[in-house]
Amino acid sequence: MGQRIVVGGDSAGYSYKEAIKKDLEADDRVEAVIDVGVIGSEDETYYPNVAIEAGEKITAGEADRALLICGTGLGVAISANKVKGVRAVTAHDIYSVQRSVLSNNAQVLCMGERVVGLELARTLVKEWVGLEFDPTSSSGPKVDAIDAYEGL
Ligand SMILES: O=C(CO)[C@H](O)COP(=O)(O)O
Repeated sequence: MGQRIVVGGDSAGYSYKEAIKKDLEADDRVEAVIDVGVIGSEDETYYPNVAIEAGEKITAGEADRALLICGTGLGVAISANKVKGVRAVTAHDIYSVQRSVLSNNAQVLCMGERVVGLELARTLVKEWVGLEFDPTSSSGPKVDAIDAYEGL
């Protein structure tokens, strides 16, 4: 079964969110793309509102992952991480993107439109979609320790 991926961000991330959303919609590995906004570059909804909504969709079981984009990728990560059970990272290089799933089982990837070039961001997301965490790997108990702290 394909992945259900939430996309979201603030006005500073709107143009990348739209471009990468199109990539995801055309990707056979993706079953559904759920856009939680913003709906335009003039939409000044704050990034925490969007990021928390995205995180809650994951913990509610309505989505598997989220891609969040703001100016830096930092505010959306901080906000999504406030949702219990969400592991959100900011990453703009291939090794970090790979390890965010393989080591950390992060469900949320955050990027900054003011930080990374569009083509690199698109390439990183393409790689990210194909990654899968192995809970039987040596990273499994480490991620379990995060869950334990949260009472999960
Ligand atoms: O990058 C952002 C938050 O981390 C956001 O896109 C812009 O936030 P601001 O610098 O507070 O306007």
